Amino acid sequence: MVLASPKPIRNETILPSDVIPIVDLKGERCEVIKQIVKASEEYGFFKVINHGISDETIDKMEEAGFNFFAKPMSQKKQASPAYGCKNIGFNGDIGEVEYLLLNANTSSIAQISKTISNDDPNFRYRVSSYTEAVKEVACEILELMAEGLGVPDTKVFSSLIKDIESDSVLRLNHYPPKDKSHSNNVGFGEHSDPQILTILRSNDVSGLQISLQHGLWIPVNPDPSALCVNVGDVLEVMTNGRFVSVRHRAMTNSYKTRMSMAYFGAPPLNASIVAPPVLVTPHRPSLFRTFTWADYKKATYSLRLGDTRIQLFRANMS
Ligand SMILES: C=C1C[C@]23C[C@@]1(O)CC[C@H]2[C@@]12CC[C@H](O)[C@@](C)(C(=O)O1)[C@H]2[C@@H]3C(=O)O
Ligand SMILES: O=C(O)CCC(=O)C(=O)O
Ligand SMILES: [Fe+2]
Repeated sequence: MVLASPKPIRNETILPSDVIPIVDLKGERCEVIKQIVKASEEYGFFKVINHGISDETIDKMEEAGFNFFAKPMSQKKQASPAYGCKNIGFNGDIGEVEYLLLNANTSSIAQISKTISNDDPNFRYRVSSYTEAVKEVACEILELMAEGLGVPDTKVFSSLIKDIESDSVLRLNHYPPKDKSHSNNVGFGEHSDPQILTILRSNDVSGLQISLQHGLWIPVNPDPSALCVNVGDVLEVMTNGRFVSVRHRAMTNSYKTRMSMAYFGAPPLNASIVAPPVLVTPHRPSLFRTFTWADYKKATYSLRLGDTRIQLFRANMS
């Protein structure tokens, strides 16, 4: 069966997907660092393979997700506001998606497990194992990034998401198929992720697209054995604009259900978001003013999904 490629909306162009960098994390270290830095500067997006998370950890998490979304609506709604259907956030954004949005710390996972799985130890264990594993990968990548940028303290980014108070979240997005006659094939509309780094894994169904320029979309080929890495807004700020946060969206597939599992590595609420001194020079003065993650989160949640909230924190903005 030949799957139709996504339909361009209005004047949009869909480009071929083979430009997306794929980094082999088991490759030669200097080469890996170079590739990660280049991809983060040019795209704010790349895929990693040989990431070290076991198939079992991924498959069990995926199964827990599919089991949850297969429940009757009345049961899923008991998990609200962690569970949502079609609404994205609180400001009127909608999409052809249902989701489960969990705080990624262990006690919150235990707490929500009581509501959504009658405290099924399997559910709790699967979510914590996956979250811990994916956090490790995020930290490894952030340390390679810092090294590649010449930052002396290579843990400057990773320590924020390792912090016990880290505000990281895990989101499962479930996109039922929508046939092409359906007027809206947008599952999750265009946006950038506000946090530091997102690690996203999906099943073998296409849908994710990234945008480098307004109206030009690059589809990301699905690869269940790879992880997609998105530079988030906070990392753009903490690299003083060297890395760019990627704008992306997810389309529904005409035939198959898609499920993505996204880990958003975030700082603690009170952490100051500021670039390390080595990235701020007379030739490259600070592009952003100093703020806390709580400030950024507040701005994020007061705005629409597609808004470029990072602009509010530019150094020359009042
Ligand atoms: C419309 C919104 C949903 C969102 C919060 C926001 O006000 C703007 C950013 C959205 C986003 C995108 C990335 C993540 O999926 C998310 C959890 C996040 O941190 O920012 C969502 C927020 C959400 O769904 O609550
Ligand atoms: O489902 C996807 O591939 C994208 C989801 C996404 O961008 C998000 O959850 O922020
Ligand atoms: Fe996203």
